[in-house]
Amino acid sequence: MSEHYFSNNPQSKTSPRTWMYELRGRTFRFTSDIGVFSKNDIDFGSRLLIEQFQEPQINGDILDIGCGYGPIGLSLAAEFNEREVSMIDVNERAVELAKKNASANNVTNVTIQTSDLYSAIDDESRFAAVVTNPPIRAGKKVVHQIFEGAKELLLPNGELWVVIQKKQGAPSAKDKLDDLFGNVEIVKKDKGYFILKAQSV
Ligand SMILES: C[S@@+](CC[C@H](N)C(=O)[O-])C[C@H]1O[C@@H](n2cnc3c(N)ncnc32)[C@H](O)[C@@H]1O
Repeated sequence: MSEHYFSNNPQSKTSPRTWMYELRGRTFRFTSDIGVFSKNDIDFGSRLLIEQFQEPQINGDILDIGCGYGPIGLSLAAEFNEREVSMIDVNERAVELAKKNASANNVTNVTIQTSDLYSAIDDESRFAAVVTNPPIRAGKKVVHQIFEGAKELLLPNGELWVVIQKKQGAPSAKDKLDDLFGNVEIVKKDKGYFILKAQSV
């Protein structure tokens, strides 16, 4: 049976690959593997989101939902090291890799957990920013649940940052965010990828 990268517990054999990559002026060492999104290199969309992200104006923590092996959450945690960064993913192998990548890069201001949507996040937790390269292959319903849950978890004036390709539904994602938040900004378009930002009021 073919396996999707969002499987909860990928049983496929392992073939880890490690590479170095510069993000926001720091060099990271990342390991990814079979059964995890982007097993050979950093995804172009994730890189664009990392490069475009601006530090929130308000105090508070950051949440990376669908963290995979960790490039978004870990690179933001390394730069904004006075904030805590929560990183969650339904894929256990991805979560284990993200933990190893945190150690390999000496990033300690992170909490990395297995989580279906936001199930591992305390009801009382609130964030200054939620960032995501959402799991398009998991379906529109899951992507919309990620947007809806983010709105509930953001502090007033907190921001949801999303990267999504035009051909994978950026215009409809933009409409959904506008409906939910009453605002949405296209921060950047590059090679068919959109960086969208919506602010909680
Ligand atoms: C497009 S990938 C991005 C991965 C990583 N952030 C990156 O930049 O390489 C989306 C991620 O969402 C995760 N995912 C899928 N369904 C999920 C769910 N229900 N709850 C949490 N994460 C989920 C997948 O396992 C995958 O790692």
